[in-house]
Amino acid sequence: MNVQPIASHFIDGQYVEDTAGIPLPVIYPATGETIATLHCATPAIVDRALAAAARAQVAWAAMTGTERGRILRRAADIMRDRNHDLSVLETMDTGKPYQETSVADATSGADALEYFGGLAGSLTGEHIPLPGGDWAYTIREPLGVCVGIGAWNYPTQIACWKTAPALACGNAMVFKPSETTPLCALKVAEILTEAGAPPGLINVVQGAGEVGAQLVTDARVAKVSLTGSVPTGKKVYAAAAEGMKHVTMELGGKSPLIVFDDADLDDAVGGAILGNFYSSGQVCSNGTRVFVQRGILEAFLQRLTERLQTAVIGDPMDPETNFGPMVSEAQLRIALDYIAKGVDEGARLVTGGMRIDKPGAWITPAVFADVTDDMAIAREEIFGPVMCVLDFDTEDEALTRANATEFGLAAGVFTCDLARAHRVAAGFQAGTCYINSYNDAPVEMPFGGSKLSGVGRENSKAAIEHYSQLKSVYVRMGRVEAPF
Ligand SMILES: NC(=O)c1ccc[n+]([C@@H]2O[C@H](COP(=O)([O-])OP(=O)(O)OC[C@H]3O[C@@H](n4cnc5c(N)ncnc54)[C@H](O)[C@@H]3O)[C@@H](O)[C@H]2O)c1
Ligand SMILES: CCCCC=O
Repeated sequence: MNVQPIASHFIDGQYVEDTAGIPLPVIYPATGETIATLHCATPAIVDRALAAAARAQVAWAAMTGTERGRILRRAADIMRDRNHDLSVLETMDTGKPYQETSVADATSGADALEYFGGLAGSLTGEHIPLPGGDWAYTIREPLGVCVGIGAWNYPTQIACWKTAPALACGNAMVFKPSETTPLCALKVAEILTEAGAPPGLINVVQGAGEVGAQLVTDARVAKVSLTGSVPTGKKVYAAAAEGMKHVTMELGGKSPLIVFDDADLDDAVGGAILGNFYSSGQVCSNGTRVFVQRGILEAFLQRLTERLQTAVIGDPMDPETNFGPMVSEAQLRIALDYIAKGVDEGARLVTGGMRIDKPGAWITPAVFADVTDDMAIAREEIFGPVMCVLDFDTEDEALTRANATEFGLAAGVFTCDLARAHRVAAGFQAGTCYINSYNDAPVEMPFGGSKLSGVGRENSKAAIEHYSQLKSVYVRMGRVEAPF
């Protein structure tokens, strides 16, 4: 498959090139080969995209929600029809196995387009009765031009999770994908345009942090939604605050997964595998601190090790493969450094954690046991396939230690005691919690973090609040009584 796009950027309804921008090679993580070369946006390209968005937004906001929603739902249908090609592209961009991308990426993007397309026609303000026959009403208005900035782990999904609610509310979007995975968002823009989105409504510009920073500080931008790491989030939030812009921050985590001794062992092991090794461990909400109650610790480790031996590590395009390479050499290096640090700190490497000797960013899934709360591997986000298993005795102890982190993205609990499950979920300091499951992200459910892991929520009706604002109108029905 030729993945070289027609041009680097998508602006005003068409592909646009500016070879004056810094070259941006796209590396296939499974082989290390360069599969496409794009160019980062120059200031002129950024300006063109923002100008197109500002112009398109006015007419788009004047359409009815039902009309806007119809276009989003048409785009969802096109995405589903092209799922195979979009999944292959996602695999080329990220290295994630086709077995995953064919069910989790374009499909999740299509769900967002369909869901917010369905909501668009019902977005309204409210009527508020007041004393003396007076009343007020609110008008739900779009914010204007929104900027979306993506991480590299879910390039199609992230573009859709931000663009769908933004457009449903009557906003325009300028999206900057991660410089590591620049291909997929271009397809999202192309498909929305084919579905009827007017030129300028959705624009994609390429580049790294400098391009992102230029977008965030532009006076034409009303809202910034970032998916990325906490350090980047702090910079982007601060820059957006200068212009008092709305923000959504979907950031990193070091989420806990608590396994009690009454849990179904295979379900708990399955949850830990999903929460650590899906997408080769490169999922923001991963439950990388697995607290296992002491009574089942050895059984848990044994079953986990057995099941990891059945992982199919190989060509990501092979439908049998269920564990691919990491996204880049740089990300692999970070994971390997943490693994070395874990060994130095005294944790026990139970299995995996070895670089696979072939071209590309390959590593075997790693499990550490005897991990203590103070170790760097238990405190810092690794964003790779490295599971830390910690043991505990009591519920109170597990919850206290689970919450003893500056992050608060997700958390999970495995137990057959329903009362305990809900008690623990209520006690978690995290935005997205799981009971006897892990990492589900249906579009109907709010997704996002607390503490340093973020601000705002994606998906669900909650996202509407983050892409619209209310105007209040007070209506006096009688005479105005003034003091003089
Ligand atoms: N909470 C979520 O929903 C979620 C989802 C996926 C990934 N993540 C997080 O993303 C991180 C991994 O992704 P990454 O390595 O691409 O993150 P990153 O923070 O390095 O980059 C994220 C994006 O921000 C851009 N950027 C960098 N500096 C910027 C600046 N000063 N101004 C504007 N934009 C700037 C980058 O170019 C990139 O597009 C992990 O921490 C992971 O947990 C969070
Ligand atoms: C479970 C959805 C994850 C998105 C973040 O990486």
